[in-house]
Amino acid sequence: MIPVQLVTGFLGAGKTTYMNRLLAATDEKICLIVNELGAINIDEQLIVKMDQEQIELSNGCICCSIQNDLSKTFYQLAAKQETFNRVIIETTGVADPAPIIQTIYYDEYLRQHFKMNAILTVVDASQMDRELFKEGIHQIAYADLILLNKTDLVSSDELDQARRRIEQLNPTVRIVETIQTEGDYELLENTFQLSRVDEQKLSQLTETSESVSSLRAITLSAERPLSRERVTRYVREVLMHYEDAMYRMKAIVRLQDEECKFVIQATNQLMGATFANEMHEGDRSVFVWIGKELDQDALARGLKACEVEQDEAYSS
Ligand SMILES: Nc1nc2c(ncn2[C@@H]2O[C@H](COP(=O)(O)OP(=O)(O)OP(=O)(O)O)[C@@H](O)[C@H]2O)c(=O)[nH]1
Repeated sequence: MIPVQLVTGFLGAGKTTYMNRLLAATDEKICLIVNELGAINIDEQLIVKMDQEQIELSNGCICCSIQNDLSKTFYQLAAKQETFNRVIIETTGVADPAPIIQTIYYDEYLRQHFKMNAILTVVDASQMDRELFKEGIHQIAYADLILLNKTDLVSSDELDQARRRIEQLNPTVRIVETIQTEGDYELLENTFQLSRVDEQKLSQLTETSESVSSLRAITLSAERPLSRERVTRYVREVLMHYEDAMYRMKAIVRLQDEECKFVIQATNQLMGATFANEMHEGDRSVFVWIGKELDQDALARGLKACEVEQDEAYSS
């Protein structure tokens, strides 16, 4: 399966700067899909240029008016998949990541060929008030990795504040501070490719509930070991209940009778789980839910119900 990565970020945050650096720094064969809003001209060809490396989708935003064209483009790429190591989609600054992710996940054929791997969001540190508004807030909430860019334009206090504001909204996201999106590319690439939960960061979180605009990030923890069956059901039920209003969830779980941590991730309705590193004495389960109008008490009750009671543990 070909990994697909999404590069989002508000207008002028530094997406193109990042893409240029990335393309210059790698030998990989990358198919880049660029979505430019440009001047809207419905008579113009939607796909204005297609060769092995770059496809431009214009005439609208791929997250809304031309989502269908994105899907068609993936069908075309699937036909010649062996030519690419990965696909990167650079969105318009106003794109909402959800419909773009869904283009792949909700299409059975595309799901067999492509795997949404990670979402990188470039954030302009000097424009945090603007970033935390509408699409900017969604892009931060969905991100696996954030380049906190334009740090040359802010004081160290403003930078700390920007980090805090991002973490309120997405407590587990990995943040890399950059000027002209320049950073440790090996680190960026590894994070970007693996799309894995930052276990250490996740396990150190304390229970909180933060609201930023209409979004809420809730962190819950459980000391007792959890039942795998109940946890899986709990996560599925929550995702089904909130549908598109649940943006992201990440959890690191201490399961009953398992030596390794169980890691669960979801984006909208789509959930994946895997075993990770060994558990240590005193490790707890930590869940982070990010979405709209979340009911903290109900989420906490659901988690509590996954705990294995002491008498159950002895009898098993
Ligand atoms: N001062 C400063 N300027 C930067 C930095 N990173 C990028 N820029 C400048 O910001 C402007 C916008 O950068 P782009 O990479 O085009 O941003 P973008 O997100 O692709 O912009 P859109 O395509 O309009 O959404 C350019 O003039 C960059 O040179 C930075 O760290 N500091």
